[in-house]
Amino acid sequence: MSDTIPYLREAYIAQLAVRRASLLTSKISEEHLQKGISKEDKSPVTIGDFGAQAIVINSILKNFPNDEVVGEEDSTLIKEKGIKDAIFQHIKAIQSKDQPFTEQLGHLTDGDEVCDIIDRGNSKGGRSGRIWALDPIDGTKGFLRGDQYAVCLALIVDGEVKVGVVGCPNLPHDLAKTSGPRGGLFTAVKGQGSYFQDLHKDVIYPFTKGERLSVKNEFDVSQARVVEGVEKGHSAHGLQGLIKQKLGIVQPSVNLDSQVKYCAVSKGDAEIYLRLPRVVDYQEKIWDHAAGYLLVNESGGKVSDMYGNDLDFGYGRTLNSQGVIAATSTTHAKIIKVIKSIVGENGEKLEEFCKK
Ligand SMILES: Nc1ncnc2c1ncn2[C@@H]1O[C@H](COP(=O)(O)OS(=O)(=O)O)[C@@H](OP(=O)(O)O)[C@H]1O
Ligand SMILES: [Mg+2]
Ligand SMILES: [Mg+2]
Ligand SMILES: [Mg+2]
Repeated sequence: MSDTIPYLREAYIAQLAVRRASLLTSKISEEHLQKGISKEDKSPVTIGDFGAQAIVINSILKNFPNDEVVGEEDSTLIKEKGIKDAIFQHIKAIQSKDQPFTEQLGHLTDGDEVCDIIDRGNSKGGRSGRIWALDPIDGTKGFLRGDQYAVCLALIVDGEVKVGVVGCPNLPHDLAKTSGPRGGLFTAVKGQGSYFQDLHKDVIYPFTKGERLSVKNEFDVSQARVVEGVEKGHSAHGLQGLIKQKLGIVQPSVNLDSQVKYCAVSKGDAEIYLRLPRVVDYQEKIWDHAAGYLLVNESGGKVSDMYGNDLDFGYGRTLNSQGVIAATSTTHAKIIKVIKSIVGENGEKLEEFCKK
């Protein structure tokens, strides 16, 4: 019966790879080794981001050698800073800890191989073929603070997201109980639903035996729980505040880094995720959204740009749209209506509001 589930093998390998990469990032975090290096665009990257990208791409290409990968990182800074061997030592430690999966995921043997495999994430993306989108650490700023971050992987086939897997090492199982167990592995396959399992337990096969997720549609928009980002530079908190006010939302938002915001909506811990652009011409990266987009859609929610249009994952390494709204299907249309009432039907007044 499980043989009839589409993309079953892809989902399983993606889960194992994300879990292995999460082991690496957790260990780096537990040992307080996460130091940021500044990229050309001034955003941070760490040995955790590089190590996780190497592990995931190596696992994917061992199993699906003809596929392409759009990965966030490349090896330029590793070579400049002379840190390839340090990264390899971290990977080696995780490979021996995760030894039972070596046959399925393969292993890396030295620092040069680490650099080469990281650079296989250089696909331009696009509308045809099988392309994986990988964010080895989404929410690097959260990772550096010891807060939320996620390892995010999606398979896009002919421009459509088919598989999404998100590993969230620090996410409480219940967002309302921060002292409870932490660590989630979220999996969605197009047409098959989305599922949760404990990141610290063995990967469940097939993924459909995990806990099935669904959004909570019974909440009235004024009672909705909203998640927003943490960094003031990544989304327009002032404009988001105005939208919440117009929707009559009274509860304060929960601020979370990374795609754990999508995870929270997909499992019914929140009803709305607002991400309005802070810079009017910012192009969102596909690896920041592909997996989370499928999770929320497969949980019965809706994800769109700020004007209600579907997101286009076949455009290239970026989306070609502005903002992202993820919400339960009952609240989504109301949010879009309010956004248009503020910034204009086609965003005529957006520039004025996104700076607020
Ligand atoms: N100006 C601007 N606008 C929108 N998004 C941006 C911007 N600059 C960076 N980024 C991307 O934001 C990614 C992190 O998103 P978060 O949801 O974690 O942001 S937040 O800190 O929670 O607000 C972050 O992903 P990571 O680099 O993987 O952490 C970036 O790709
Ligand atoms: Mg980054
Ligand atoms: Mg990211
Ligand atoms: Mg990242």
